[in-house]
Amino acid sequence: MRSSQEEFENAVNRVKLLKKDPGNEVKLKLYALYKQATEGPCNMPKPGVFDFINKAKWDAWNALGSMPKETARQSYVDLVSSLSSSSMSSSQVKPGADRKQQEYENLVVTSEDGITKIMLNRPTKKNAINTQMYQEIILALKAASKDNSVLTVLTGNGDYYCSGNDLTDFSGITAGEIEEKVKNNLDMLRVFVNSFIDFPKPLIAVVNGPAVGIAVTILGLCDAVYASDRATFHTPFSHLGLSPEGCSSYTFPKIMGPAKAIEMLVFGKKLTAEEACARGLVTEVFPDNTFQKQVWARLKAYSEFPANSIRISKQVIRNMEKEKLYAVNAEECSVLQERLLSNECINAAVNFLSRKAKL
Ligand SMILES: CCCCCC/C=C/C(=O)SCCNC(=O)CCNC(=O)[C@H](O)C(C)(C)COP(=O)(O)OP(=O)(O)OC[C@H]1O[C@@H](n2cnc3c(N)ncnc32)[C@H](O)[C@@H]1OP(=O)(O)O
Repeated sequence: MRSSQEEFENAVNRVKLLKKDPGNEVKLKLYALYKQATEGPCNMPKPGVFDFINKAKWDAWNALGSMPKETARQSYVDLVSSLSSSSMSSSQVKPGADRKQQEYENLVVTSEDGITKIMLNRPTKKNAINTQMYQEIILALKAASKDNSVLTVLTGNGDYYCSGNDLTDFSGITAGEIEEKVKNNLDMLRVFVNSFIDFPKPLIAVVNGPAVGIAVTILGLCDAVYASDRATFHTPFSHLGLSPEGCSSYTFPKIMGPAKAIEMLVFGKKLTAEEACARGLVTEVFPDNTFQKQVWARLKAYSEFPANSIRISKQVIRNMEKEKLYAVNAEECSVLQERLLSNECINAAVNFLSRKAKL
């Protein structure tokens, strides 16, 4: 639920009444969310390296990128609620450690049995990812990286896993606003993808139905991908005048070889779950009628493995590639920024909006 201005102001007042010092990390988070909620994205000059306190504040605020004010307000209210209701005296907030569910507008996030589940929750829009959902996934991954779960799962609510980027995101804005909106969105996309690159624990995609666009490319950064046999994998970037993102220009050729990667990323070949599994993008395929039961039994068993060993092993396998992946992500976002402003892309979006073209 969206928080009202009144709830936000109440939360600001409640912070002053906290009995225990929440610690510097939380105070920085509160500061950043407050600034984002009241002033929007950070556009202050960066303080000098020796101005430690102001630099830490600036870093925290700047890390929120283009998060909308509304999302920042909601996150601030949630954070203050967790602090007020918590009996923790530690200086660390442990999201998910002391409660089962966190409120988001477009996600349902639950923690149970050592597993944090992040479920995309816009089933009537086939779980298309709008700006707010991107921001919420960034926040949910951040929280999951710090909670006491062993595994984190990404899945979708309803018949789709996810229909990719919300193609209506640019509707209703004027020609004069488009360049700035595209730039802000691409800054956000870079942070979004980096939060997958940086995720410290095993991240499992439970692909319950068709996946499109960025929902497919990001699978290359997940540690296991379990798919229903009803799932399909489609990256129609060329149909949309776009180019690959989610580090897929690097991960897909590595996973399946350049020719098969180009078939998907350039020529938009849609794969069945079995085909995606044969190419190494999917770990295992399950019959749809037993999918949830089988996958969750498997995950429950994995979540009982020693947590530190699992986390460290994932990091040993993944960390070697991090610098490369940051660079790939930055380059893909820069190319995509141009593509999004191209006539090819604008025409494709207009076609979608007028429902002339169904893929
Ligand atoms: C942040 C920076 C930008 C990054 C850009 C990089 C791009 C990454 C990508 O992800 S590209 C891929 C984008 N996605 C698509 O092209 C899919 C578009 N959708 C479809 O083709 C179809 O909707 C479908 C095949 C997914 C499902 O078809 P169908 O079963 O016939 O259902 P509907 O079309 O009636 O859909 C139901 C409902 O959902 C809305 N919807 C579906 N997908 C999207 C979407 N991607 N964006 C916005 N809305 C979507 C659809 O409009 C319907 O809404 P309505 O009931 O009409 O209100």
